[in-house]
Amino acid sequence: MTTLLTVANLTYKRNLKTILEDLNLTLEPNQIVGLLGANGAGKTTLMRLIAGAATSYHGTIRLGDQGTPAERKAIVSFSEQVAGVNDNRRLVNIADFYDHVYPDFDMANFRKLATDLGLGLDQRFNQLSRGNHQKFVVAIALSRHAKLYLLDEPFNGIDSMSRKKIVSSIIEWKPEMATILVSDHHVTDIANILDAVAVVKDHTIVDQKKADEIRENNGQSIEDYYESFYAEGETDND
Ligand SMILES: Nc1ncnc2c1ncn2[C@@H]1O[C@H](COP(=O)(O)OP(=O)(O)OP(=O)(O)O)[C@@H](O)[C@H]1O
Repeated sequence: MTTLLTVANLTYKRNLKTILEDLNLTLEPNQIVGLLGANGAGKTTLMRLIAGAATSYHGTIRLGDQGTPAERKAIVSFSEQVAGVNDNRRLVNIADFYDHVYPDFDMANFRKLATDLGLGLDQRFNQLSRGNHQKFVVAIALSRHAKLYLLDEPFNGIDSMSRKKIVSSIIEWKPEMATILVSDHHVTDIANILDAVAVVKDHTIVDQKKADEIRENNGQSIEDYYESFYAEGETDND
């Protein structure tokens, strides 16, 4: 088995609080993987660490041959906040900024992707609806030619039509051999497109399985598999 990403024995603390503890995750190339967990479970923190946006951790994070946060930053496309809420630049100008910062940003792809998603390039960022905001974030992230894409809750608080459009873009725009890790609270939006699932709970990854394995060996839907880790009413949160 080829490995794209190895996270081993990862522990991360902030302000005396343990946010991630002894976490292990392995990703293969050419996969769409769901990172599932309740609010506050640590999904965003894990993505920030993988992307090189957060440092000072214990353990190993290795993407191909790249081990340092700066090296990973160059080849991981992370859908972190693309602009401040009050940013009134037009979308095309924000994309221009990304084009200058990231050598692997593809402006032509961005224009096609944004158009596919129904975004007007002259729209102003601070006037976007929530759904269009999420679409823009996904369009920016998928416009880089990266090895690993981290999409942090792209379906958060948006309507089903917008969700469907984002799911289609994920399928259509994933470069061959690249892997996309998508975080979500509930798996319904993306269950059909997942190759594998990793469940975050109690500051760590409690299980990671291939989607086929869940369906065939466990005889479960991915939704049931995920829900089995969270008893009714139980949440991680802070
Ligand atoms: N700088 C910080 N100092 C202390 N605690 C923090 C800090 N950043 C995050 N946390 C805590 O770490 C935990 C994990 O947060 P994180 O945002 O990674 O979770 P999440 O799974 O992405 O949640 P959500 O689904 O709500 O976005 C939370 O309890 C959060 O309060």
